[in-house]
Amino acid sequence: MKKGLLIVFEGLDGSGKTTQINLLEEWFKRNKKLVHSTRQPTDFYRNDKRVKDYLEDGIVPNMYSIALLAAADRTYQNEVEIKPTLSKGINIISDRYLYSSLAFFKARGIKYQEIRNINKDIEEPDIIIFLDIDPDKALERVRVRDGKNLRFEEKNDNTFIQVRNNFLEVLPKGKTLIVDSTKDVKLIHELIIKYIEKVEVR
Ligand SMILES: Nc1ncnc2c1ncn2[C@@H]1O[C@H](COP(=O)(O)OP(=O)(O)OP(=O)(O)O)[C@@H](O)[C@H]1O
Ligand SMILES: Cc1cn([C@H]2C[C@H](O)[C@@H](COP(=O)(O)O)O2)c(=O)[nH]c1=O
Repeated sequence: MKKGLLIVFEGLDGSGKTTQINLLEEWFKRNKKLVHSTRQPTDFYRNDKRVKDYLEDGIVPNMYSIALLAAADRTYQNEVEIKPTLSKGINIISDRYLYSSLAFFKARGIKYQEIRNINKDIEEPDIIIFLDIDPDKALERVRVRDGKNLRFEEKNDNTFIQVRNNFLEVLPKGKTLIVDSTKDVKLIHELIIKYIEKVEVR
């Protein structure tokens, strides 16, 4: 049986991933193609007190241990959800993947190769969509959406500048579509569909 495609959305907080994933999921369903949406990190990582202490308040005794938790979360999710789903011929859309870890943890002081090493057992994505946005604009959207309820790093403009630069450095050029995410929502969706259709018929 033909494996499903692993399509990964990456971008800064507020770049429009959820908006585009919802449209893409509807497109798959309208076209009678099997699709499963998921996200990283999973709730295992998000609800861990050590992770919350950092994401919410910036408290972190050892950053490498947080990177390990993110890698454990991704590796486990790969074994129980991602790999078996792809093997059944079901396409997966993932809200964030390895590249978020690479971009965020590099900005938090962990070496690129270390993050790669601890994530070595995961499935390679077929398609990566990077929703590119100026960090100031992304933060503006997050502020409008979440009000005062911001994460620690969302309060620090410099982090997002570094994270965006890291994304542009680590994303594999051959399989990444970089889209200007300040464009109209529908237009971005059309660009994504065109790209996916090109890969599918290859
Ligand atoms: N192309 C666009 N133009 C203008 N506003 C947009 C666009 N896409 C999304 N938005 C708006 O920006 C905000 C953030 O979008 P969304 O929640 O989809 O981003 P996200 O990348 O999933 O964010 P996060 O990573 O923080 O969950 C929302 O209020 C959404 O309506
Ligand atoms: C995959 C991944 C993500 N993060 C960061 C990136 C974001 O700030 C949050 C996730 O929030 P969202 O709801 O998806 O916007 O976590 C991270 O620190 N490590 C990772 O591996």
